[in-house]
Amino acid sequence: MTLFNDVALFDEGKKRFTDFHLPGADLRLWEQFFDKATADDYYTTLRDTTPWKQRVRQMYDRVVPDPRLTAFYGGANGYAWTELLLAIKELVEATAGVQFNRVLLNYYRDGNDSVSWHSDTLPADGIHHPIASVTFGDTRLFKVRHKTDKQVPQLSIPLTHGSFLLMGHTMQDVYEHHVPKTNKPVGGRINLTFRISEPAKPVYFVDDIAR
Ligand SMILES: O=C(O)CCC(=O)C(=O)O
Ligand SMILES: [Fe+2]
Repeated sequence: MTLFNDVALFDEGKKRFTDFHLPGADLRLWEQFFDKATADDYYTTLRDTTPWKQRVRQMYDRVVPDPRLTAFYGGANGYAWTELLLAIKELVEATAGVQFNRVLLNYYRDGNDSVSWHSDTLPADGIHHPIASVTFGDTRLFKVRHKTDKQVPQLSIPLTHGSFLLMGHTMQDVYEHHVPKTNKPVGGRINLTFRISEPAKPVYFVDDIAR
């Protein structure tokens, strides 16, 4: 398969580690956390077997579809965990040193799909926890900006096929992130964010009406 050759830009098979040393938050990246053959396989399986939906949000008097497809697993109202998602979860947990109980999947079908500036919602237990972000597919930029201190430079992190980005527990309080649209001819990209919440409580999405 000739998919996602960005990983060939650096040594095939070597995990590359970056600590971004952000003021006030922990942000660490492992590239090639999954080797290319495994990442190719996981991308195809997730793309073809996930019950993707395009959810919609109420914005004032308009109903706006999300510019990407999503699926949510675990907890009180997510889909039941699959073997593959549990296997990925175990691997990121071993590195993160914490246990996750939900995962949100995003499928960016092409460069027109995106997610706008936001920080991830406060979990139902009211406490922020680390979030593990895993990417399969074409590289897209993950932008990060400080919420209040404009002196902190904005980051633009290319999240490559098979990469694992770990956001520490203060990240959502202090920073926002976004995946912009691109005019470059990119293919699909799947991102998984493993999260922690109080399992008995459902997570309410503003877009739940699409489910
Ligand atoms: O696709 C990504 O890398 C980020 C997704 C994201 O920010 C989210 O689902 O909250
Ligand atoms: Fe997010």
